[in-house]
Amino acid sequence: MVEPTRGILRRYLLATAAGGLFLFVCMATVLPARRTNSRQARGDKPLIYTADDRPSAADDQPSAVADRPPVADRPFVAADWADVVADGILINFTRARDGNGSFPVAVQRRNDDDRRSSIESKLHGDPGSNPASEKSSEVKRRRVTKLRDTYYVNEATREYDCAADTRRRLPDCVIIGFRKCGTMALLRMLGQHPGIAVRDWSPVEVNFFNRHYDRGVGWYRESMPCSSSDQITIEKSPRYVIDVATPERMSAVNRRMKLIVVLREPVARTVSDYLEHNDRSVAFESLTYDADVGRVRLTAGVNESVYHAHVARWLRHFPRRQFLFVDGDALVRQPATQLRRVEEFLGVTQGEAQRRLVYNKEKGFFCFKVNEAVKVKVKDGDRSIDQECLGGKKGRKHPDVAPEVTHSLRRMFAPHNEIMFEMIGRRFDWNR
Ligand SMILES: Nc1ncnc2c1ncn2[C@@H]1O[C@H](COP(=O)(O)OS(=O)(=O)O)[C@@H](OP(=O)(O)O)[C@H]1O
Repeated sequence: MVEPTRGILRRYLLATAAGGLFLFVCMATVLPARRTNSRQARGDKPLIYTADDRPSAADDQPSAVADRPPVADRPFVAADWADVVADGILINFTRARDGNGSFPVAVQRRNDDDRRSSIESKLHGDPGSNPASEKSSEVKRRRVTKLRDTYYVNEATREYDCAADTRRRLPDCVIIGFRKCGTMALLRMLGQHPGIAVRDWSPVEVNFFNRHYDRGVGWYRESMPCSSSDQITIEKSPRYVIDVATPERMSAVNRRMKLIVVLREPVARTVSDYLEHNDRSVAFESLTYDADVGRVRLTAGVNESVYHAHVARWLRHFPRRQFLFVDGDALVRQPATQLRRVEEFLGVTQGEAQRRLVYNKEKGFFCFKVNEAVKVKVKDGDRSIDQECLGGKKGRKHPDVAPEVTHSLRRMFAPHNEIMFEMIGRRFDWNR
């Protein structure tokens, strides 16, 4: 009884070991081949580099245009959304981007109530609402999904070749901060200048040095817009200014980088930050002010508005002449004056960035004239839209803040502002 059982067991073990070995050999040969083939089939490098999959020096070079399908064979990627106010109605229109730039492709009415369903339909796909076919809606769905995921960025850019004589280059200038001070408005305005290529499609902020540094400089370059050799490339990631590791990293990539810092009256920045980053279940006053002891609470939002503390770190890595400090409050009222200063700093022709600016009474801010007016349906028929404003999160109405809290915050910021003015050799009108 024992001998036959042993024999069966031995044969069973031998068969299992042989099967395992066979499977191992198959996996070891077939899987890598499949991975290589799928990449080769796409004719492309990986879309997103992980830490183990960094581009080699050769990969870091601009990609060859010849082995990619022509632009016309590839789908549009909805690259941005913008809001326009017309007859008091917020209208949302989508822009597409191709190798030659971006242009409006679809228009829809939108208000805050149907925003959620609009986003949902983009996420889950709703070909019926988009005349530009299922293919386009699939692309849009993918892109919107990526918006929810911080590992987004480059699918949109990598699907397009740069036009002839242009390629993606590392930025010459970065708008490093501060959040809620007008960084988006400035980027969009500079994008109107023919001598400047801006990274302005959603999600606008690349956050390379603070969040995606391990993806390598090749990835960063691929995140940039196509530019010609006589254009300056600019990106804006306003979290950079408060990130401790970024100045040294950026200086290692380009120690001649020009740095733009937009500043705004610090209490207004703190309120704007509160509107953006809080669910408002706690009032601004309780969050920032301890009424029992009569003291300002040093929340993250308050600390971010103590500008000099952050700028000082940068001055250890870059010379003062490489910085330009832009008055964000003046950018709202008289953008042309601020834009001329920026153009001079960048060494591009002056007066171009303001060309399409037009004041929009309904929005209460400057907006951009579009090349071709877009027809949209509103309550009383068709309406032609010829302006593009920044989205609804830019230029929000601020709540009335209790005067004693505003006063305490101003008093707390005042000496810090003085340090800042001395540091940058320029004063701002913040003591109104
Ligand atoms: N033309 C124009 N249109 C709309 N908004 C404008 C414009 N120019 C400057 N601003 C001001 O920009 C503020 C938002 O700043 P940011 O773009 O830096 O915000 S963010 O950090 O990128 O979220 C935003 O702040 P809030 O007013 O608090 O919403 C605006 O005051």
